[in-house]
Amino acid sequence: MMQVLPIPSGATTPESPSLGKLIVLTGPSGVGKGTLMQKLLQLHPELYYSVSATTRSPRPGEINGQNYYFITRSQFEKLVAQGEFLEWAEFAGNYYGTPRAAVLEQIQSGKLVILEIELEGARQIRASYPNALSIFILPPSFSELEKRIRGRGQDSQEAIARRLNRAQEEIEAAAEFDLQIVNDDFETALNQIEAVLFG
Ligand SMILES: Nc1ncnc2c1ncn2[C@@H]1O[C@H](COP(=O)(O)OP(=O)(O)OP(=O)(O)O)[C@@H](O)[C@H]1O
Ligand SMILES: Nc1nc2c(ncn2[C@@H]2O[C@H](COP(=O)(O)O)[C@@H](O)[C@H]2O)c(=O)[nH]1
Repeated sequence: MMQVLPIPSGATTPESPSLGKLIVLTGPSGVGKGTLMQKLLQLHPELYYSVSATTRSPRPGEINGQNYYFITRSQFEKLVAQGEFLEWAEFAGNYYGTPRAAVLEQIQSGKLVILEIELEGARQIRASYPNALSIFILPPSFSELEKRIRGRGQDSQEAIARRLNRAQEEIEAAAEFDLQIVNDDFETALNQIEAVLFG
Protein backbone atom coordinates (compact mmCIF):
# COMPACT_ATOMS: atom_id res chain seq x y z
CA MET A 1 0.00 0.00 0.00
CA MET A 2 1.47 3.32 -1.01
CA GLN A 3 1.86 5.94 1.70
CA VAL A 4 0.41 9.30 0.70
CA LEU A 5 2.45 12.03 2.30
CA PRO A 6 1.28 15.59 2.89
CA ILE A 7 2.97 18.27 0.82
CA PRO A 8 4.76 20.58 3.22
CA SER A 9 4.17 24.32 3.21
CA GLY A 10 7.85 25.07 2.83
CA ALA A 11 8.24 25.76 6.53
CA THR A 12 10.74 23.57 8.32
CA THR A 13 10.21 21.62 11.52
CA PRO A 14 12.71 19.83 13.79
CA GLU A 15 11.48 16.48 12.41
CA SER A 16 11.84 17.57 8.80
CA PRO A 17 14.63 20.12 8.60
CA SER A 18 14.76 20.67 4.88
CA LEU A 19 11.33 20.28 3.33
CA GLY A 20 10.87 21.80 -0.10
CA LYS A 21 7.93 23.36 -1.83
CA LEU A 22 5.54 22.55 -4.63
CA ILE A 23 4.90 25.04 -7.45
CA VAL A 24 2.24 24.62 -10.15
CA LEU A 25 2.58 26.36 -13.51
CA THR A 26 -0.62 26.20 -15.52
CA GLY A 27 -2.37 28.00 -18.40
CA PRO A 28 -3.73 27.21 -21.84
CA SER A 29 -1.87 25.14 -24.39
CA GLY A 30 0.54 27.26 -26.42
CA VAL A 31 0.80 30.11 -23.93
CA GLY A 32 4.50 29.41 -23.39
CA LYS A 33 4.61 27.36 -20.16
CA GLY A 34 7.11 24.87 -21.53
CA THR A 35 9.38 27.56 -22.95
CA LEU A 36 9.32 29.45 -19.64
CA MET A 37 10.04 26.21 -17.78
CA GLN A 38 13.02 25.36 -19.97
CA LYS A 39 14.53 28.78 -19.38
CA LEU A 40 13.88 28.59 -15.64
CA LEU A 41 15.62 25.21 -15.48
CA GLN A 42 18.62 26.55 -17.41
CA LEU A 43 18.93 29.52 -15.08
CA HIS A 44 18.13 27.62 -11.87
CA PRO A 45 19.34 24.02 -12.16
CA GLU A 46 18.50 23.48 -8.50
CA LEU A 47 14.80 23.37 -9.46
CA TYR A 48 13.26 19.93 -9.89
CA TYR A 49 11.03 19.57 -12.94
CA SER A 50 8.60 16.72 -12.64
CA VAL A 51 8.56 14.64 -15.84
CA SER A 52 4.96 13.61 -16.52
CA ALA A 53 3.56 10.45 -18.04
CA THR A 54 1.37 10.77 -21.12
CA THR A 55 -0.42 8.66 -23.68
CA ARG A 56 0.24 11.28 -26.37
CA SER A 57 2.63 10.24 -29.16
CA PRO A 58 6.08 11.82 -28.99
CA ARG A 59 6.62 14.92 -31.14
CA PRO A 60 9.74 14.99 -33.31
CA GLY A 61 12.75 15.40 -31.04
CA GLU A 62 10.95 14.51 -27.80
CA ILE A 63 12.82 11.98 -25.67
CA ASN A 64 11.19 9.35 -23.48
CA GLY A 65 12.04 10.02 -19.82
CA GLN A 66 13.16 13.56 -20.55
CA ASN A 67 10.14 15.32 -22.04
CA TYR A 68 7.60 12.73 -20.90
CA TYR A 69 7.27 9.07 -20.07
CA PHE A 70 5.35 7.95 -23.16
CA ILE A 71 3.10 5.07 -22.18
CA THR A 72 -0.03 3.32 -23.50
CA ARG A 73 -3.56 4.01 -22.29
CA SER A 74 -3.73 0.65 -20.55
CA GLN A 75 -0.40 1.27 -18.77
CA PHE A 76 -1.67 4.70 -17.73
CA GLU A 77 -4.98 3.32 -16.44
CA LYS A 78 -3.13 0.68 -14.43
CA LEU A 79 -0.97 3.37 -12.79
CA VAL A 80 -4.10 5.39 -11.98
CA ALA A 81 -5.64 2.35 -10.32
CA GLN A 82 -2.45 1.83 -8.31
CA GLY A 83 -2.56 5.43 -7.04
CA GLU A 84 0.76 6.26 -8.69
CA PHE A 85 -0.24 9.76 -9.80
CA LEU A 86 -0.29 12.89 -7.66
CA GLU A 87 -2.81 14.23 -10.17
CA TRP A 88 -3.90 13.23 -13.64
CA ALA A 89 -6.31 14.40 -16.34
CA GLU A 90 -7.46 13.75 -19.87
CA PHE A 91 -6.58 16.67 -22.14
CA ALA A 92 -7.32 16.98 -25.86
CA GLY A 93 -7.78 13.22 -26.19
CA ASN A 94 -4.76 12.03 -24.19
CA TYR A 95 -4.00 11.25 -20.57
CA TYR A 96 -1.37 13.18 -18.63
CA GLY A 97 -0.25 12.54 -15.05
CA THR A 98 2.36 13.51 -12.47
CA PRO A 99 4.26 10.56 -10.96
CA ARG A 100 3.63 10.78 -7.23
CA ALA A 101 6.70 9.10 -5.72
CA ALA A 102 9.40 11.19 -7.42
CA VAL A 103 7.72 14.48 -6.56
CA LEU A 104 7.22 13.64 -2.90
CA GLU A 105 10.78 12.34 -2.63
CA GLN A 106 12.19 15.58 -4.05
CA ILE A 107 10.07 17.72 -1.76
CA GLN A 108 11.14 15.68 1.24
CA SER A 109 14.75 16.30 0.29
CA GLY A 110 14.21 20.05 0.28
CA LYS A 111 13.82 20.77 -3.43
CA LEU A 112 11.62 23.35 -5.07
CA VAL A 113 9.50 21.16 -7.34
CA ILE A 114 7.66 22.56 -10.39
CA LEU A 115 4.75 20.91 -12.17
CA GLU A 116 3.80 22.23 -15.61
CA ILE A 117 0.25 20.96 -16.01
CA GLU A 118 -3.17 21.76 -17.48
CA LEU A 119 -6.19 23.17 -15.65
CA GLU A 120 -7.88 20.03 -14.25
CA GLY A 121 -4.64 18.69 -12.81
CA ALA A 122 -3.82 22.10 -11.35
CA ARG A 123 -7.23 22.16 -9.68
CA GLN A 124 -6.59 18.71 -8.21
CA ILE A 125 -3.28 19.87 -6.75
CA ARG A 126 -4.90 22.98 -5.28
CA ALA A 127 -7.60 20.85 -3.66
CA SER A 128 -5.21 18.21 -2.30
CA TYR A 129 -2.31 20.47 -1.41
CA PRO A 130 -3.52 23.98 -0.58
CA ASN A 131 0.01 25.01 0.43
CA ALA A 132 1.26 24.59 -3.13
CA LEU A 133 1.87 27.88 -4.96
CA SER A 134 -0.05 28.08 -8.23
CA ILE A 135 0.80 30.39 -11.13
CA PHE A 136 -1.50 30.84 -14.12
CA ILE A 137 0.16 31.97 -17.34
CA LEU A 138 -2.09 34.07 -19.58
CA PRO A 139 -1.62 35.01 -23.25
CA PRO A 140 -1.71 38.71 -24.18
CA SER A 141 -4.74 37.90 -26.41
CA PHE A 142 -6.57 34.90 -27.78
CA SER A 143 -5.35 35.62 -31.30
CA GLU A 144 -1.74 35.62 -30.09
CA LEU A 145 -2.36 32.27 -28.37
CA GLU A 146 -3.68 30.81 -31.61
CA LYS A 147 -0.70 32.22 -33.50
CA ARG A 148 1.68 30.54 -31.02
CA ILE A 149 0.02 27.12 -31.15
CA ARG A 150 -0.06 27.20 -34.95
CA GLY A 151 3.44 28.68 -35.15
CA ARG A 152 4.84 25.88 -32.99
CA GLY A 153 3.91 23.63 -35.89
CA GLN A 154 3.93 20.39 -33.88
CA ASP A 155 0.28 19.46 -33.62
CA SER A 156 -2.25 18.26 -36.19
CA GLN A 157 -5.05 20.62 -37.25
CA GLU A 158 -7.42 18.50 -35.18
CA ALA A 159 -5.22 18.70 -32.08
CA ILE A 160 -4.87 22.46 -32.51
CA ALA A 161 -8.65 22.84 -32.76
CA ARG A 162 -9.18 20.77 -29.59
CA ARG A 163 -6.60 22.81 -27.69
CA LEU A 164 -8.08 26.13 -28.80
CA ASN A 165 -11.59 24.95 -27.91
CA ARG A 166 -10.41 24.22 -24.40
CA ALA A 167 -8.31 27.39 -24.08
CA GLN A 168 -11.17 29.84 -23.52
CA GLU A 169 -12.51 27.82 -20.59
CA GLU A 170 -9.01 27.56 -19.16
CA ILE A 171 -8.40 31.31 -19.41
CA GLU A 172 -11.67 31.98 -17.58
CA ALA A 173 -10.33 29.92 -14.64
CA ALA A 174 -7.21 32.07 -14.19
CA ALA A 175 -8.51 33.81 -11.05
CA GLU A 176 -8.71 30.47 -9.19
CA PHE A 177 -4.93 30.47 -8.90
CA ASP A 178 -2.60 32.38 -6.58
CA LEU A 179 -0.91 34.48 -9.28
CA GLN A 180 -1.63 35.45 -12.87
CA ILE A 181 1.26 36.35 -15.16
CA VAL A 182 0.80 37.51 -18.76
CA ASN A 183 3.37 36.01 -21.10
CA ASP A 184 3.54 38.87 -23.59
CA ASP A 185 7.19 39.90 -23.51
CA PHE A 186 9.00 36.65 -22.66
CA GLU A 187 11.75 38.18 -20.49
CA THR A 188 9.23 40.17 -18.45
CA ALA A 189 7.16 37.06 -17.74
CA LEU A 190 10.27 35.10 -16.86
CA ASN A 191 11.46 37.81 -14.47
CA GLN A 192 8.05 37.89 -12.80
CA ILE A 193 8.15 34.15 -12.18
CA GLU A 194 11.71 34.35 -10.89
CA ALA A 195 10.72 37.17 -8.53
CA VAL A 196 7.94 35.00 -7.08
CA LEU A 197 10.13 31.91 -6.72
CA PHE A 198 13.37 33.47 -5.57
CA GLY A 199 12.38 36.89 -4.19
N1 LIG B 1 6.47 35.52 -24.90
C1 LIG B 1 6.39 34.85 -26.05
N2 LIG B 1 6.27 35.56 -27.21
C2 LIG B 1 6.17 34.91 -28.42
N3 LIG B 1 6.19 33.56 -28.55
C3 LIG B 1 6.31 32.82 -27.43
C4 LIG B 1 6.42 33.43 -26.14
N4 LIG B 1 6.52 32.43 -25.23
C5 LIG B 1 6.49 31.27 -25.92
N5 LIG B 1 6.37 31.50 -27.24
C6 LIG B 1 6.26 30.50 -28.32
O1 LIG B 1 4.94 29.97 -28.27
C7 LIG B 1 4.94 28.61 -28.70
C8 LIG B 1 4.24 27.75 -27.64
O2 LIG B 1 5.07 27.73 -26.48
P1 LIG B 1 5.13 26.45 -25.54
O3 LIG B 1 5.29 25.22 -26.34
O4 LIG B 1 6.14 26.74 -24.50
O5 LIG B 1 3.66 26.50 -24.92
P2 LIG B 1 3.01 25.59 -23.78
O6 LIG B 1 2.17 26.47 -22.94
O7 LIG B 1 4.07 24.80 -23.09
O8 LIG B 1 2.11 24.64 -24.65
P3 LIG B 1 1.54 23.17 -24.24
O9 LIG B 1 0.76 23.39 -23.03
O10 LIG B 1 0.74 22.79 -25.43
O11 LIG B 1 2.72 22.27 -24.04
C9 LIG B 1 6.40 28.21 -28.92
O12 LIG B 1 6.67 28.26 -30.31
C10 LIG B 1 7.18 29.29 -28.17
O13 LIG B 1 8.45 29.53 -28.75
N1 LIG C 1 -2.80 17.41 -15.63
C1 LIG C 1 -1.61 17.29 -16.23
N2 LIG C 1 -1.33 18.03 -17.33
C2 LIG C 1 -0.12 17.90 -17.88
C3 LIG C 1 0.85 17.04 -17.36
N3 LIG C 1 1.96 17.12 -18.15
C4 LIG C 1 1.68 18.02 -19.11
N4 LIG C 1 0.44 18.50 -18.95
C5 LIG C 1 -0.26 19.51 -19.75
O1 LIG C 1 -0.90 18.91 -20.84
C6 LIG C 1 -1.11 19.88 -21.84
C7 LIG C 1 -0.69 19.37 -23.19
O2 LIG C 1 0.69 19.12 -23.21
P1 LIG C 1 1.45 18.81 -24.58
O3 LIG C 1 2.86 18.46 -24.19
O4 LIG C 1 0.72 17.69 -25.24
O5 LIG C 1 1.38 20.07 -25.40
C8 LIG C 1 -0.28 21.11 -21.43
O6 LIG C 1 -1.17 22.06 -20.88
C9 LIG C 1 0.62 20.55 -20.38
O7 LIG C 1 1.01 21.53 -19.43
C10 LIG C 1 0.53 16.29 -16.20
O8 LIG C 1 1.33 15.51 -15.65
N5 LIG C 1 -0.70 16.45 -15.68
